[in-house]
Amino acid sequence: MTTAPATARPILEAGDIVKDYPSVKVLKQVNLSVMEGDTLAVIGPNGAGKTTLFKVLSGEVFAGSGAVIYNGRDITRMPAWRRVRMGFGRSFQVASVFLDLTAAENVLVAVEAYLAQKPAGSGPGFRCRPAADVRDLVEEILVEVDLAGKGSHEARFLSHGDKKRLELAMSLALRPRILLLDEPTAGMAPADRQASIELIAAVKQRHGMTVVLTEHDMDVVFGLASRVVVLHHGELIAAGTPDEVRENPMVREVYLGAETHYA
Ligand SMILES: Nc1ncnc2c1ncn2[C@@H]1O[C@H](COP(=O)(O)OP(=O)(O)OP(=O)(O)O)[C@@H](O)[C@H]1O
Repeated sequence: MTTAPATARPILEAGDIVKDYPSVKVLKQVNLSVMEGDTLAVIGPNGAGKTTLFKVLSGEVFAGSGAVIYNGRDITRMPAWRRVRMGFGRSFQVASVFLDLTAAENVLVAVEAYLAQKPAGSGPGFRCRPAADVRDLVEEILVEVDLAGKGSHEARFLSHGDKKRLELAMSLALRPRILLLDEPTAGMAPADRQASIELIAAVKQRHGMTVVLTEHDMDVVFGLASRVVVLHHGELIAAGTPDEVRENPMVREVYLGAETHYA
């Protein structure tokens, strides 16, 4: 687990976020601050509003009221695609990849999207590279997410875990400053989960990113997160270090279960 340095500042803030759907009040005045370099886990029972909060943060839906501030800039009404250009990466509960393309072609799409938006020689991450080198870059990214040798596999034939790795690869190709991962280990076998935790921790460390994730698996949460916030019925009921949240009586009562024990 890596913690934000003492000098860190908030990279992403949500202030008094309210989001209603016609029949349900999903988020009720949620306040959140993500420090640069942190790994923040958003946890809570099914239907607590975690995915909706993610959508508000990433710009897939807009809050009814409240503000989203990224790097000091108000992005509350900024669409998702512009947030991606500003440094947001996103993965979904169900891996979002192009099933008819190979793994390498999927990453290539993301690399080309990244290169297309950068003026020559500018921006963090990749330096401007000749087109011939793009293929090497795609391979580098596939190796980074443990998909070496699977570049020619059509995405539809990849295992669930490999599809999630591919989705992560596509996010990494966009060189995000902040990565939003919605249940990154959902549906994975235990061994795959552990590998996934290690992979996320490694890429975060290598690229110095900030990570925000939702997760039901507490081993993943406590293995990765430096900070945890707890949503319950759309309200933020606790925030702190994993240890603080683990010991919080209200959290134990309403979410983790009073009888829950952790190693
Ligand atoms: N597009 C929508 N239209 C109407 N209601 C919605 C919509 N999206 C989510 N909801 C409702 O909002 C509430 C919160 O859903 P959300 O998916 O954000 O919760 P969650 O904490 O991510 O749940 P889970 O852990 O099961 O993924 C639920 O009652 C859900 O049915």
